Amino acid sequence: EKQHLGDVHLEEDTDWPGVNLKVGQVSGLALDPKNNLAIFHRGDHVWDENSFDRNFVYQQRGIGPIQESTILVVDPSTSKVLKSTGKNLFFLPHGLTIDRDGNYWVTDVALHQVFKLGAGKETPLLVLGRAFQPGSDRKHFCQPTDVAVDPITGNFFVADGYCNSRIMQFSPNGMFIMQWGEETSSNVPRPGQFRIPHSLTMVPDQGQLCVADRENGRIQCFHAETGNFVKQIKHQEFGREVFAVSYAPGGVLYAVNGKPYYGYSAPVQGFMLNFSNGDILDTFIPARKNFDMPHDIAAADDGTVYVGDAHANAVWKFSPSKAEHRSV
Ligand SMILES: O=C(N[C@@H](O)C(=O)O)c1ccccc1
Repeated sequence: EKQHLGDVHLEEDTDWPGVNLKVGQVSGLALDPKNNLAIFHRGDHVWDENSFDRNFVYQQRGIGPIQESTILVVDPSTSKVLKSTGKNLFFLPHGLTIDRDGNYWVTDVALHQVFKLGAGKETPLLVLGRAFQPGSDRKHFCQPTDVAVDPITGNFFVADGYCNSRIMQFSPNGMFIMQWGEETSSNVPRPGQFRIPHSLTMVPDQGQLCVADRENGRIQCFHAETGNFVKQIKHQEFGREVFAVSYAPGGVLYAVNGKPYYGYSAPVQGFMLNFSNGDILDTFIPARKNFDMPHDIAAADDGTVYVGDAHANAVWKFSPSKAEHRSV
């Protein structure tokens, strides 16, 4: 019978060699239209406490862009590298999104810029923001974290960012349309307030855009076209931080949280959530290695889920398995 949502359990696919791929800090994952896995990583660059000054200006400009390929496209079954691009373009990769036409949308927190890269084209189709110049007007971002593309309108959304607290909407050719969001003003965050909007996912069948509101440890969902708040999903099990969200057709919203902070007990793990009522359907952790800073999550239509880690420098593949029924 059709597996209704409650039956599914995710387990690491321990046959997948991708967990041993030689990558730097993994910041972004996305699935392309052929269901290949794209990995956005930082090569030999790292984001640590010396990377930025107190005005969010990147301090390592002198070392130049990452010279190795920062975007790897790998086979979903064998993890064989099918394509590698993104050399000499980026300083601190962050978000990666692939739209239904196969264009890559990436953010770089050192450049404070958003790029649209055409499949197979080296020069970007779109560049938004001013290189190395943080800001909060319509032409600047401050450490932008992610992009989501509305498959129906072609409009795209930018989560801006570590040092801003807004979601910006642009037309398909990059014209600013509108923005919403404000910084969290108290320890009781209100709807539409953010403390690092860190990851975006479209929920196209509902016309919604969901945001990993990282330091508020919650997921907020909005009507994509209006920016109106629809709902939030928050659980004790999230602990203090939610790093990333990913929605795949079928009603399941996937998420990863952060490592427990002092005083918090919730372990670092992946979550399968029932999108419509917010319930936790399942949690999952790797069988090989451990989550350290799971930074992005990408869900495929067939229920396969990938998690990339910016401190373990690893990518795991998780596959649905029928939860064995207790014999009664
Ligand atoms: O959160 C941080 N980084 C991650 O999000 C990331 O690496 O994208 C960070 C925070 C403080 C200092 C240095 C790094």
